[in-house]
Amino acid sequence: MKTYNYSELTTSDIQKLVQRNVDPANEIRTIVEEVIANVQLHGDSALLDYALKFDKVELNKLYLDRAELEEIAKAISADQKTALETAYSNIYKFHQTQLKTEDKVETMPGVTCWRELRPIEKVGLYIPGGSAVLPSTFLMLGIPARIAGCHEIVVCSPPQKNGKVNAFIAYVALMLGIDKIYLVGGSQAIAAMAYGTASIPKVDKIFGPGNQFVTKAKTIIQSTTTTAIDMPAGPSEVLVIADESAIPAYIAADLLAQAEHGIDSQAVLVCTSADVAQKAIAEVEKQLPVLPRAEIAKMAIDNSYVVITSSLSEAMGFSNQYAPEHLILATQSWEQITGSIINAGSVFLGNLTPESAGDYASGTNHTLPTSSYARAYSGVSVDSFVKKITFQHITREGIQNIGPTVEILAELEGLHAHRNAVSIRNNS
Ligand SMILES: NC(=O)c1ccc[n+]([C@@H]2O[C@H](COP(=O)([O-])OP(=O)(O)OC[C@H]3O[C@@H](n4cnc5c(N)ncnc54)[C@H](O)[C@@H]3O)[C@@H](O)[C@H]2O)c1
Ligand SMILES: N[C@H](CO)Cc1c[nH]c[nH+]1
Ligand SMILES: [Zn+2]
Repeated sequence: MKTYNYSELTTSDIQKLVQRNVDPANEIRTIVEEVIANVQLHGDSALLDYALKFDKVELNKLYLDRAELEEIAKAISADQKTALETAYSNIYKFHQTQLKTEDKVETMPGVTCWRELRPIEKVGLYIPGGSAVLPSTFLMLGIPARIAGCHEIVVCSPPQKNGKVNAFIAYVALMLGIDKIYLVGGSQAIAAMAYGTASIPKVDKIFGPGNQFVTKAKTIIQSTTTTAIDMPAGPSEVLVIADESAIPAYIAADLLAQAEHGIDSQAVLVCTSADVAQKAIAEVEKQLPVLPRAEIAKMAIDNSYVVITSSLSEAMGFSNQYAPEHLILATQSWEQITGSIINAGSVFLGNLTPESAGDYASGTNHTLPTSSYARAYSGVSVDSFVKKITFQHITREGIQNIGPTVEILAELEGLHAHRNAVSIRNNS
């Protein structure tokens, strides 16, 4: 991992370091636009062609039904079921508290305003399944969708080599009460859920992480259709802030945990101690070769780096510019610096809080903004699956109280019909 000294970096060096996955030559965009156009034009038959081209599977139908999911799920062991159920329970507990009723507010006597939640009716969940199959992502999307009360939940995931989904995905579908999974991956899945095909319904909002093709498709369809998206949640990333109190072997384990996701993942260490940083790099070299996904992790680590800073506050300044999907504070002093976090998707505090806990089972959601979108987006939550509709009610006293204000403001904007809608009530 290349090491930089923060004090020697210019503003433009820092800009370059914090930038990522920008598809400068529009290569990904060109591929994805063609896929979207084909799905729009040829619907299901394009989806079958892409399954053959990208997933190397010849499908005779595009979905698995409940009976098929039940059959596939039989392969799970008791331990695996218990682990999925524990994760389900923790994620459910954490997300359930997000469904809150808001108070009504009387802004002036007789004028009452409030908001009520309504679920988004049709949602589409994308469950990645290219280089690794992620049943945990299915839990992270399906649980808040169920808590929110969404009426129709459409699920797409790439077919595996046997033309099915794996047993864990099937089991999670049954846990969530989902009866159908469409065997469609990549940008073609996003296009199908955004435009609709003969088999796959068009949805109101698409959720879920994915590789660069998936993420690019989501950002494109967001501007070309009426389907919304949760956020750009692309290749995984982690930034670890560490000081002398950090444990190098833990730092290395956390960096590698995100690096093994994909060759385009990024793992950054920002450390106040050159000695700890050196030991962490040595640990990465020690731990990496024994990983089954060592080749992938190595490429991601080669695309990662270390920054040495003179203080935790300088480290936090860098992190806020990077806006990481995951921020780990590997320091015993974490309580002193959490207040200065401005941009991050999800934060892991102290030496005993591995990011993997949040990936699977602590309760928080692992679908998070990447590529610096944490500057403006939050991760998935129950809020992502609802609309908040405003309501108001005005009494006779209220219309008299608010009337003059509305009349003057309407007048100053030259909108006389607006003024009249109030005056007519007060003058009758
Ligand atoms: N940000 C988050 O919250 C979060 C959470 C989990 C995973 N992730 C990320 O999700 C990603 C999952 O990626 P993945 O690839 O394993 O699975 P994926 O399901 O996102 O993508 C696989 C699909 O990509 C398509 N594809 C592959 N090569 C293509 C090509 N050359 N042209 C067009 N389409 C092509 C295929 O249709 C394939 O089915 C990883 O980068 C991981 O880091 C992010
Ligand atoms: N770290 C990923 C989010 O970037 C989520 C995940 C799923 N499985 C393991 N990890
Ligand atoms: Zn992960």
